[in-house]
Amino acid sequence: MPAGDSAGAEARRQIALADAHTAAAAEARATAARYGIADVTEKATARALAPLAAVGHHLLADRRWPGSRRAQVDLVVVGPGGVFVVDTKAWRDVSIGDGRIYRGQEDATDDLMNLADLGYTIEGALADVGLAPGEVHVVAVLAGRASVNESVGPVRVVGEKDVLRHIASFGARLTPSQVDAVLAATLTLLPEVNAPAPISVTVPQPALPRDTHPIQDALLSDDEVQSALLDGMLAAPIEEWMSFLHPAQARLVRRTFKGPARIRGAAGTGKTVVALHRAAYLARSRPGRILVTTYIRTLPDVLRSTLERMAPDAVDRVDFMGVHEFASRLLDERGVRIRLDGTRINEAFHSAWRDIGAPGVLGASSRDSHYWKDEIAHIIKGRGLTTFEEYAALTRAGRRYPLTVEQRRAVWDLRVAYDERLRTAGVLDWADQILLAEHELDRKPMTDRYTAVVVDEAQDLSSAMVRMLYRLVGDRDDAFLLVGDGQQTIYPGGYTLAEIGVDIAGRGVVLDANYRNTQQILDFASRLVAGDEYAEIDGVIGRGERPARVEREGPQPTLVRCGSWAQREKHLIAHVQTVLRTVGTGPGDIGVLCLSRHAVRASAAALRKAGIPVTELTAYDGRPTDGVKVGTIKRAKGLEFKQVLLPDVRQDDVSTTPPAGRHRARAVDPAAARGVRRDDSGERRVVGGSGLSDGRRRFTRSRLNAGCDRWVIPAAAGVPRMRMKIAIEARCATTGIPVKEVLDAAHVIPVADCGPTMGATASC
Ligand SMILES: Nc1ncnc2c1ncn2[C@@H]1O[C@H](COP(=O)(O)OP(=O)(O)OP(=O)(O)O)[C@@H](O)[C@H]1O
Repeated sequence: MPAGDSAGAEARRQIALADAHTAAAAEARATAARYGIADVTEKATARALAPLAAVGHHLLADRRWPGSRRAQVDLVVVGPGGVFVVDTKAWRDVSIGDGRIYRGQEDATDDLMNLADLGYTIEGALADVGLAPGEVHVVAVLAGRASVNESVGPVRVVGEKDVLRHIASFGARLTPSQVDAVLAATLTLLPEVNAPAPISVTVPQPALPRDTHPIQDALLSDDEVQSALLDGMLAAPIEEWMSFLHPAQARLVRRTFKGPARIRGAAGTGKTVVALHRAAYLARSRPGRILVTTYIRTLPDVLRSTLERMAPDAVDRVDFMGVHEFASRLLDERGVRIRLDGTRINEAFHSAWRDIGAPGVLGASSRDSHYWKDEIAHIIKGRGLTTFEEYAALTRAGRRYPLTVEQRRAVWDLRVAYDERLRTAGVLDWADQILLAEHELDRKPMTDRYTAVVVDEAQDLSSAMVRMLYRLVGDRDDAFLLVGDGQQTIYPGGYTLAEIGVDIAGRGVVLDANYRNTQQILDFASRLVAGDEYAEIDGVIGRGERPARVEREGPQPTLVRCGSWAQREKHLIAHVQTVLRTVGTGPGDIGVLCLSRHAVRASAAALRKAGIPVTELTAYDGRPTDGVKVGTIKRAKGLEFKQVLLPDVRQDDVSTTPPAGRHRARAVDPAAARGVRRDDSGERRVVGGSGLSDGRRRFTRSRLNAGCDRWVIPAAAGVPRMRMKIAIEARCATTGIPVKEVLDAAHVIPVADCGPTMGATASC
């Protein structure tokens, strides 16, 4: 090769090399410039958030993105407000609409969704220490911007000037020790990036050139900082369980169920807590709406108020309504007009009972008309039975009173007569309403309305109700969750899930730690339900399940015996007044829970007369109230109190040993224990009252048949047995009830046997 050729080739090679170096240098400069900008904007965000350190937050900068060797997280804030994954975006021309974010014409939503995935991963890992899923927040900060506060899916997008107020506004949701636990777990999960990040690290793109978009006046004034922190400090306090759970609960909230699922457990084991967290979790992590429903009409309002405080970001995507309200709305939407009129429904039943039921075998049985009304509502219509043959062949699990074929025939005749009378009156009853709604869903499915249905207190629902709700979502993943406790069944339906085609095999979870009660309260409450059998919705017959773990100890319940209503009222008022003098207990923290409506009226009147404000549970919607809450035990389902007074329990219900040879009546529901939650001093209180009200009941067959296995005759304390026997005989003569039936059926407990005075006050 000639020398000239060789020199020319070398020159071209050198030029090419120089070009390559120039290009590489330009690229490196551009990258460095972008990184430099990111550094500046991230530092500005960190500076904006620095004041949070004064209120117990920890700022963790430059952490490694879990599962990635190169990517890093700008900033993680861990503090009383929860965990915040903060990423700063130096983006221009940002617009947000319809849940998407744009930079100019470009849709940048996916970029934020990567961040959301990171939040989801962190949420899962921190559930292992008990952090509730809703306490991990993903925040994208727009550098140099103010007055931005929008949602893009699960990511909150705020301006640099807004981020401090946003994070501070969460207030104190975690205690200092919970913050420590979460901080330790976060430090392990997201290790520090020691070396300066390599130049090729993921950076916000495209970066704003430093000179074209200077960040000016990004920091807040002292007043603005103080006001943001103060707002946070004034944020309404929340219950501990709203943000921090037992790790098993937190994991359960996030668990994936490949079909319908069931959570069960005794009272106070946190079922409703898990159900609410689950509803919030599903609302945050899935598109569409969530339905939370239950049988008790007033409970959904209470649950909604609770979720408003617990998860204000998610509550708008959750519908709370009772099953009947759901059915009613559905029928309205479909143009199906029905008339439900409580008075006419009752009249129709009583007329049918008078003409068909009472004169026959049902009237002669030891069950009263209420039992047969329930039989029709829960067993026959509750299951949607349309022929006598179906009813004749039915297993009536949980109904306690076996029926002969003759009695079943009589029940069926009663049902037919009742339906005829309903038709004549132009009304339907509540069970018909559910059957109609179910029929509507069969005719025209509504599977896109709800992403998931969560049923609390599921044991109260009839099989038609469960079927109706199940039709809304079917077997989709995470879509149908029944939460309940067979032991608390108060509206027995006598059916199993298997029967109605809801398969929860492998997806049943049992909660067995009681968080609500002290050991002493639980022991006391267990005496009330000892020996009770109850039918589980999944077909198991249960008996007095005790939680495996009870978290707290407290004082023993005390019982006060009262010889009369007047005495009972005196104790009731004195006790409420004493409790109200306790620091931290207001009237709304006290529940006076009764077996009978009569006792509700009497207790409320007595309290009002003593100048104590009262809120009747029938009018309570879950919002804080200044009145002592008074209502039936049934109505107290799902509610909690610092102090519970039970003014009309009977002597037998609180004796240490159940009466031999008899099943204890379900006079007092385990709900009595459910209602009592810890107060600040750790004290819990249950107050019981006299059984004398029973002694004042009129001695009629309907009373006798009321399903009680005890009967207290209307005799004063200390009346000689012979006098009582004469009284019984005389009464039997006028009512036509055989004396033997009364005595043999163990319906009579002479007052004298119960001691000269009866009744109780207990404080736990
Ligand atoms: N992880 C927890 N930490 C602290 N307290 C808790 C926790 N979980 C539940 N609790 C407390 O226990 C109470 C009872 O919880 P919850 O109402 O969910 O129980 P439940 O099983 O639904 O009871 P019930 O069957 O009576 O309705 C809660 O109100 C709360 O005070």
